[in-house]
Amino acid sequence: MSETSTKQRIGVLTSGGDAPGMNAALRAVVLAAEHYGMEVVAFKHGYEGLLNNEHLPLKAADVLHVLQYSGTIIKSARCPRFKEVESAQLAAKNLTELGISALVVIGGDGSFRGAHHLSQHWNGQIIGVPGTIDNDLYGTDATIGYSTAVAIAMDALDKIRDTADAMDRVFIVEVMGRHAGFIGLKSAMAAGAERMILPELQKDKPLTIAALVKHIKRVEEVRGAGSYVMVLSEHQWPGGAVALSEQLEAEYSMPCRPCLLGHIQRGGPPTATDRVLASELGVHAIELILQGKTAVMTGIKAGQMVEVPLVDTWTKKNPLDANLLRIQHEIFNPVKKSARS
Ligand SMILES: Nc1ncnc2c1ncn2[C@@H]1O[C@H](COP(=O)(O)OP(=O)(O)O)[C@@H](O)[C@H]1O
Ligand SMILES: O=P(O)(O)OC[C@H]1O[C@](O)(COP(=O)(O)O)[C@@H](O)[C@@H]1O
Repeated sequence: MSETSTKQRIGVLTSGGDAPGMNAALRAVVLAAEHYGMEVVAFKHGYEGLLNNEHLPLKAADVLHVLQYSGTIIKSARCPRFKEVESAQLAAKNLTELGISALVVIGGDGSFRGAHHLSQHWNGQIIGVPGTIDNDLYGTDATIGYSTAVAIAMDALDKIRDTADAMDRVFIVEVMGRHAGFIGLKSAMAAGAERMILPELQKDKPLTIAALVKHIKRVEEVRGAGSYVMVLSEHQWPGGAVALSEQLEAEYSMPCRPCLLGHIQRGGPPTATDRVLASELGVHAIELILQGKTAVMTGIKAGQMVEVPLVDTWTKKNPLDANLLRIQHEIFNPVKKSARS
């Protein structure tokens, strides 16, 4: 990295949980920056790299063929100490000394809180790019990684269905999402799950074993013996899918098996949807910098690139898709009576 370069210098980092497509976003940021005559400095391990001055130049040749890999070539991390004022001040000092005028943060809501925190101590532009499998950021219809996580969960649910059907078993498949049910809802619909337990639904009607057993038995009455596959969002039952299936077996003698998908949902080749979304958002981030924008996240709404104030991304909430919920509950629910009878 030449200290005498006259090109505008952009910083980039990936922060929080890695998400499939983050590499595609990095690639887009670098290619767009070069296209517009800028150079890119990448900080390794998220905000840790900003504090430790752990950085490297990122050029087109470094990112050309990374689209097909999940993870992130510049590493990610959770960095609790970044919440301290001294950390933001140190990051600001390091950015200034490196001559960086704008920073692209690829991550989730925590990473954007971090970006906002930094903006209180640094004058440069900050642009967020939504990278999280959870899809829990306000202002964008999709986040990078969400499509892949749903596809992986759907694939697992399809496989579980084979064995569940063969042995007439109940399966509880636990999916990620932190405190949001987007992965749970979409994968449940895509795989035809009989039931889904999502954080947003739990608020009004928390799951009880009695209600679950009643539903399982009613489905059996309606359809005859067969499989029953339930999608359980993480953190929605004490002890998760394992404890819940043990309780069903012990207390109700129901053959039941748990399956925890865990971090499998963050690996493997990103879907085309995620690669293209990441590419569009990464380029948009650089174009927002050129327009002089700051403290915004780039997002997608109805197929169009949009910009959202960073603070809105975590202070406001996108609801679950009401039509998908209606269809799951009223039309695909095996024990609902016909609307016309
Ligand atoms: N309130 C905050 N102030 C400053 N930095 C924060 C704040 N919240 C999160 N961060 C930083 O962002 C990082 C990533 O946040 P985290 O919630 O772990 O992941 P994600 O960005 O995927 O939601 C944290 O480890 C921390 O460094
Ligand atoms: O990888 P970790 O640190 O165990 O965290 C697991 C969490 O990360 C996620 O996979 C992604 O969350 P973030 O994008 O907010 O980091 C969540 O779905 C899950 O709850």
